[in-house]
Amino acid sequence: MVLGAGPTGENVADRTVAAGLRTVIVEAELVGGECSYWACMPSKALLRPVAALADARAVAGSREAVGDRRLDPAAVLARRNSFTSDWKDDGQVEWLRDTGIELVRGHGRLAGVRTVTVEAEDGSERVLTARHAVAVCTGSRPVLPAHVPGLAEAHPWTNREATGSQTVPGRLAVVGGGVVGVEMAAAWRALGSEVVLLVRGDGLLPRMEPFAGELVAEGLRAAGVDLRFGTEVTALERADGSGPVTLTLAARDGRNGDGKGGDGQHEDGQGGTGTLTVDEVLYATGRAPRTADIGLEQVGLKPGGWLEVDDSCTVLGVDGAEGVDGAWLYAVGDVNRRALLTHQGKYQARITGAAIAARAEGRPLDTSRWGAHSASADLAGAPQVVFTQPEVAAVGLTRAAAEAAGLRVRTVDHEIGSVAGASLYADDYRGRARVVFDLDRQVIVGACLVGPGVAELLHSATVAVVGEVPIDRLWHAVPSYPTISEVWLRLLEDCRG
Ligand SMILES: Cc1cc2nc3c(=O)[nH]c(=O)nc-3n(C[C@H](O)[C@H](O)[C@H](O)COP(=O)(O)OP(=O)(O)OC[C@H]3O[C@@H](n4cnc5c(N)ncnc54)[C@H](O)[C@@H]3O)c2cc1C
Ligand SMILES: NC(=O)c1ccc[n+]([C@@H]2O[C@H](COP(=O)([O-])OP(=O)(O)OC[C@H]3O[C@@H](n4cnc5c(N)ncnc54)[C@H](O)[C@@H]3O)[C@@H](O)[C@H]2O)c1
Repeated sequence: MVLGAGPTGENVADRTVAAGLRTVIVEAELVGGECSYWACMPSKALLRPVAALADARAVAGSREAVGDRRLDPAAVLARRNSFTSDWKDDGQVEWLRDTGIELVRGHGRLAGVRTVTVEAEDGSERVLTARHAVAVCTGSRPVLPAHVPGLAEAHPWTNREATGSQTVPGRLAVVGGGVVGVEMAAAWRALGSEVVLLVRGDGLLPRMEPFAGELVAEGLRAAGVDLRFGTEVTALERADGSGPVTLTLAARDGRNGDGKGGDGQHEDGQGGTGTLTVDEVLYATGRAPRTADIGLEQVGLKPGGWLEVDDSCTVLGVDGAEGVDGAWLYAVGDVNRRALLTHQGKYQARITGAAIAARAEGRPLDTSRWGAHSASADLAGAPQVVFTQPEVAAVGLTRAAAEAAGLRVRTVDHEIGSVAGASLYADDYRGRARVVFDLDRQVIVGACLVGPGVAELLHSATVAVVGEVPIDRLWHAVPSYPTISEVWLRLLEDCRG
């Protein structure tokens, strides 16, 4: 039985059905989850036209053809709507049916060992008992900071409004410099909003190599985003609940914002202090697990927290799951916090599906590193693309993470613009690549590429990291001429040193 029909839950169900197990999936909202309707798909549908226009502007010839034209917001929003099927899940329900997965609509809660109660919208209840396993795939929800006066009354945007709005706000403040913050600042700026990005720290994308955040900040500023570091929102006021909202800003830790005055168009204060009046404010300040109301207390776990799992996504510390044979509860995808990414959730789903099938057949699990029942790549080689201009594509460890893990590493950096493929891709191509090289094992443990068009290069880096391909063998993996991938040659030359 699967609780939650996001991308992760769908894939667990797909795998267990493929293994011949009867599978029921319980969904409280839309089949397809956050990813299909309020996250990956609509956000990338908003961002793809931004990239297409930037690419056209990047080379002489098409640059003149495009001139200073802007995106057509109505056309972009209509295309986005089509990617969400206008927030209807008929297509995905049909896929469930064709795949042989039973759908039960309603809010599911654990009620004991292998048992789930489903409360339908009309209040009626149904009790389902699984023969083998229950997989919790309930995902995550946005987190808003506590104790900020006026925040709730200001009706801030979360990822749902930021990816689903049918209108373009004239002025938008974005709070948070993580992935959602930078992507949505880029999208709405390109659609015509005046955007102020308010970041309490010193840089963007703090979990990535520092140059990634620096180049994305440069790109956002070039696009006209007003970027303010060291800035906190201490209060909000939206007088009539729907008009403009005024934010009170303060410099964090005594800093004076980013030391830069605003453009004066909608700023009433200086740098990162004073007040700011906008039409909408998006909070992109992280995620929390959806576990507050799923009956965790019925199986000896604490409600509201991230679910702690082993590498096969089996939940630890569950009542009635003692010993290898007793394992029955799994937590897969965002809810286990291993890697809050759709592709990693789907990967965990494939691993978990195989583990459920093996246990159902009485076969032992292979939980060794890179074994069939170990989601090893979550920790060693999870790739991620940030779809800004420039794009960021990263996999594995940053230098800081590798050093913190005690590895003896050398980092090798290269300006991507110096390879022929990059100069053909864009005039004055600007971008940087880094690999983190493990000196003891002679393998690459991390890579970060920043620049136009690097997203599609990422899988080569993922294969190198996950495959733990020795550097002397990678030397024989020849990138085509003239592609941006030739940056690999420069990086490998330096690693081999
Ligand atoms: C704006 C934004 C953009 C993103 N872009 C990307 C991207 O480009 N690439 C990427 O890899 N990741 C991206 N992510 C992350 C990605 O959306 C998540 O990692 C992914 O959705 C996790 O999938 P999931 O199945 O674990 O959870 P979810 O997609 O959250 O699905 C969980 C499902 O469980 C259901 N549910 C919850 N509780 C219950 C219950 N008690 N009973 C029944 N059903 C329940 C929910 O209704 C939901 O349908 C983005 C996230 C955001 C916010
Ligand atoms: N393209 C992609 O792969 C993609 C796109 C969007 C989201 N995602 C995933 O979704 C997850 C959520 O993204 P996110 O950007 O919401 O979270 P995040 O954790 O990546 O970033 C949140 C940021 O908000 C800041 N913050 C937290 N509290 C704050 C406060 N009170 N005031 C100001 N700033 C505050 C944090 O310091 C952090 O930098 C991420 O883990 C990401 O992997 C992926």
